[in-house]
Amino acid sequence: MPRFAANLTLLFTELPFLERYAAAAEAGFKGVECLFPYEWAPTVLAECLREHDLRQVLFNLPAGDWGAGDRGLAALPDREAEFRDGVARALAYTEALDCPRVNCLAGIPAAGADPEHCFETLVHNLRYAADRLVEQGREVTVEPINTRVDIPGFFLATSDQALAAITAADRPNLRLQYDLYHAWVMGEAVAASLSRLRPHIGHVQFADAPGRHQPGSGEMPLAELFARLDQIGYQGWVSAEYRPLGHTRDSLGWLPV
Ligand SMILES: O=C(O)C(=O)[C@@H](O)CO
Ligand SMILES: [Mg+2]
Repeated sequence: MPRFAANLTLLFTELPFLERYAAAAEAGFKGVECLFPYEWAPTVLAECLREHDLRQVLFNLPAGDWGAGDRGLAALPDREAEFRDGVARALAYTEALDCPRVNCLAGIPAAGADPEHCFETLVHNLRYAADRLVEQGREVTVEPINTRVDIPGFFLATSDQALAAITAADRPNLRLQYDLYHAWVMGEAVAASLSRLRPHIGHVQFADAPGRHQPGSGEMPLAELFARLDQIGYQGWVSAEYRPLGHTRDSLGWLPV
C-alpha cells in the first residue's frame, strides 16, 4: 500500500487549521501537506508536526494573489521578481519544517500572452527555484492541473506539457507532481501514464472524479491505481487532496488501518 498523506487545506476543514494536525494523526496519517503555509509562523507549524509526530511532505510556492484569481506565477513573464521573492519565502518554511519538496504552480497567463514566451519564463523560473532548493537538498515539483473543471486557462494542463517544461529546465531535483484527479479529468489513460511517467514522478495526489470528493464517490478505479503505484515501485507520498462529502472522518474508509 502507498504511504498516504493528508492535505490539510482540503481535509478536516471542520476544524481550525492548526487543529487539523491532531485530527490527521489520530486518523492514522504519518504525512501532511497543505496548499500554503504562509499565514502561520514556521515555528508554529514545526511544533504542530513535532507534537503529532507528522512529516510535512509538500506545500506550494507562493502563487500570487489567490483571491484576485492568480493560480501560480512561474509562467507569467512580468512576475519574475515576485516569483523569486516567493522562493526565498518558501525556503524559510522548507528548512523549519524539514519539508523535502515544494510544488510550483505555473499560473494562468494573461489573455493574448505569447505561449512561447510563457514557456521560456517557466523554464527560467523552474531552474531558479530548483537551484535555490537544491542548496537545502529539496525537490521542486511541477503539477499539471485540469483546465476543464478546476482552473480554466492554467498553463500546464497535461502531464506531457509539464514533462516538456521539466525536460527543458534540466535540473535533477525537478519532478512531476502527478495528481490522479486532474489527469483523469483531462482524459489521460492514468494507469498507463503512471508506468510511463514513473521515472519523473516526485509526488502523487488523488481525489475521485467527477466531483473531487473521496474515493468511491465517483468513477475512478482508485484502489486499482493505488495497486498500480505499488506495482511500478513508486515509494513516495500519495496525498488525499479531496473535498470530503460529509464529515472528513466518515470519508476515510479507503485509508488502510
Ligand atoms: O489543485 C491542486 O491539485 C493542487 O495540488 C494545488 O496545490 C494547486 O492549487
Ligand atoms: Mg493537486
